[in-house]
Amino acid sequence: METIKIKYFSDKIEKLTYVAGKSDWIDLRAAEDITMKQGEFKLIPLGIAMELPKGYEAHVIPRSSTFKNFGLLQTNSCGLIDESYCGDNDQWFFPALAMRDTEIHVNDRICQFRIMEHQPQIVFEETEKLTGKDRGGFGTTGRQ
Ligand SMILES: O=c1ccn([C@H]2C[C@H](O)[C@@H](COP(=O)(O)OP(=O)(O)OP(=O)(O)O)O2)c(=O)[nH]1
Repeated sequence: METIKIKYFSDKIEKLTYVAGKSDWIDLRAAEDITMKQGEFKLIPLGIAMELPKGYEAHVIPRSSTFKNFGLLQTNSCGLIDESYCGDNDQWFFPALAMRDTEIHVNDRICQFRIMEHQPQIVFEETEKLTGKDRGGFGTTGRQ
């Protein structure tokens, strides 16, 4: 079990809950009413900031239903929240591109996150030749 310090920037959104058993990703909510025109980009405030546990980062992705419900694409495909993004004003945002005219209401669940341990430290060791077996290059295993 991990404890995470969380600050809410709005009292109009429900508090975060970890739902055991279904999916361990945690839903996040829009902290404001947002209107977007087709083709428009906005950073949607998620109304929270956190001090992540030491050695962890958070990954934010859309919910499966986000495009169907809101016509939104996440412009960075996956949001990375660094462990160092832990200050009192470090609110989380969802960078959104509207594919149609759309309205997002405060408290709508628009994305989800989980925490992940940092990868190990890496040193790159240059070589002229790799000893693994060639797979044939990008996209060579065919379609079916
Ligand atoms: O979808 C996202 C992605 C990032 N962030 C926050 C947390 C992250 O720690 C910070 C900076 O993100 P990142 O380092 O990936 O962005 P950058 O474009 O490299 O900006 P910076 O100059 O802040 O490093 O912005 C979000 O709120 N939502």
